[in-house]
Amino acid sequence: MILVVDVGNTNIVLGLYEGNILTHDWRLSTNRSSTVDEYGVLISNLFQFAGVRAEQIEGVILSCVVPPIMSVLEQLFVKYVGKEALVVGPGIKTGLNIRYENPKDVGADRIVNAVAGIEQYGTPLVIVDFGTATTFDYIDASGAYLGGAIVPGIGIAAEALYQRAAKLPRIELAKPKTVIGRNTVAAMQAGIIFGYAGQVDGIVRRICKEFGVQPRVIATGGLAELIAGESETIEKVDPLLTLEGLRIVYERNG
Ligand SMILES: Nc1ncnc2c1ncn2[C@@H]1O[C@H](COP(=O)(O)OP(=O)(O)O)[C@@H](O)[C@H]1O
Ligand SMILES: CC(C)(COP(=O)(O)O)[C@@H](O)C(=O)NCCC(=O)O
Ligand SMILES: [K+]
Repeated sequence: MILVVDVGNTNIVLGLYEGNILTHDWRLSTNRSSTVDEYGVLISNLFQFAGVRAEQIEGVILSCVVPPIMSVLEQLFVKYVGKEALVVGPGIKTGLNIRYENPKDVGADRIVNAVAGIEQYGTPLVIVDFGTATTFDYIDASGAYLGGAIVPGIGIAAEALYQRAAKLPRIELAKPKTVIGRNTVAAMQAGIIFGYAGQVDGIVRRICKEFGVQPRVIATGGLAELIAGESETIEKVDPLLTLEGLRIVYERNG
């Protein structure tokens, strides 16, 4: 059994794989001030609740886009799982041909998404990950990772309106009935939800035009489901893409 862990700016997602079957998955808040032992108590409880003993875990793989908590997490797995985590980054085999100017600059989450996406959906491929930031990744027909686009995430956008405009409230991120909002909350929801769906379609269509391709378009991330229904270009939501990518990269380094 292996433990896969993706650390985003908002959530830490953990999964246990038995072979290529995901048997458990959990989501914790990413808390920059939590200690090794605070995270340790959380994961020990999760394992206990699932009837899993730390000794059953043969290996751990970690992708992390929050450098300040990297060392806490590395210590966490040594202390509470008894295993040194394989960290997705320079020096590990991903099998991905990364054409970013500096390959080490690409977020580890984007790399593992691309690895899983290529395996499961083929190429050419666009992956949209709705996390703290929304990322677009383009993988060409040859399987090369060419780069993509990064935009403020949906939560960040909604929060910015609330923080910076005195009369705008904090809203629930939910789909309104119509694009014409007749109250403040409905107007903000229309702008954010339909605006993001349009943004996705706009970026995807631009990729298609610039490269002369008809890629598959797969979405993942905490808020993917909300936007996918309104987008004309997202063909599928795959909430497990990042965890699958971690499992595949782990195997490639076995
Ligand atoms: N299962 C879920 N259902 C609904 N919203 C979620 C879920 N998971 C995460 N979110 C929300 O989606 C946003 C991004 O989450 P996530 O994809 O985990 O981001 P990150 O990878 O940056 O940590 C957050 O605002 C979070 O509250
Ligand atoms: C773009 C991101 C902030 C997305 O992270 P997330 O929203 O999942 O927390 C992360 O992938 C990152 O920090 N990337 C490094 C910059 C880059 O990929 O070019
Ligand atoms: K992510």
